[in-house]
Amino acid sequence: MSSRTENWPPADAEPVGPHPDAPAPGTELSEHYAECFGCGHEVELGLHLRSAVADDMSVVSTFTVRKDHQGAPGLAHGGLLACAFDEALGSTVGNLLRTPTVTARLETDFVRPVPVGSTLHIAARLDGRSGRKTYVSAEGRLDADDGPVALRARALFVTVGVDHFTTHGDPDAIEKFRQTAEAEAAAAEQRGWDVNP
Ligand SMILES: CCCCCCCCCCCCCC(=O)SCCNC(=O)CCNC(=O)[C@H](O)C(C)(C)COP(=O)(O)OP(=O)(O)OC[C@H]1O[C@@H](n2cnc3c(N)ncnc32)[C@H](O)[C@@H]1OP(=O)(O)O
Repeated sequence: MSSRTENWPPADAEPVGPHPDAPAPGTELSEHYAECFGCGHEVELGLHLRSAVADDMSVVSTFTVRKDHQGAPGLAHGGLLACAFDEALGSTVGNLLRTPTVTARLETDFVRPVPVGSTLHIAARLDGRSGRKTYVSAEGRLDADDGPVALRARALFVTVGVDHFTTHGDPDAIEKFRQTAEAEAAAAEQRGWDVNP
């Protein structure tokens, strides 16, 4: 995975499709945690990514670059753009496979600058799976689903147990997460699908 010319996904990966209970095409995905820097509405300076499942079962996320996200004057910070892709890719794996996973490796190609005020349209898709390892990739386009490509990313997510979060995370934050997830699951049941893995 050290070079873009390498085979992707790796030879041992098998094709993977969405879980039978994955949200249907057209579904707008909820934030997975209110305090998440990538998607949480309580994080004022966060990215506030919004995601939806597309007809081809890719997940399309949008993120508008604000002044708080600058690196060079007037341009988005590269690390922050990588963060947006981490969120978009993680949301794709979690929602489509309905399993708790964490990023093990994230590779990002910066193709063109992303100005403040522009909206990135990130389309992510599952590429393959091998045991606990899921391979996923995404393309980010400027200001439209068919706009010029600004970034590409590929990532490996590893499925973990809930103990990953209870062992390493903050118990109070996990409890808040659990309550949010329960409320969302109840709401989702009424809508006919679920959100958090
Ligand atoms: C309460 C529930 C909450 C749910 C919340 C959902 C939120 C969603 C949030 C979305 C927000 C965005 C998401 C975020 O921001 S997630 C936050 C950022 N990520 C992390 O903090 C993860 C930190 N890393 C770890 O915890 C461990 O290293 C993990 C769990 C990843 C693996 O440690 P573990 O001991 O478990 O397993 P293993 O070491 O046997 O590895 C397993 C396999 O993987 C292969 N491998 C591993 N690393 C790499 C690598 N770098 N390149 C290539 N391969 C790698 C490895 O060779 C092996 O392969 P194989 O030998 O089997 O073939």
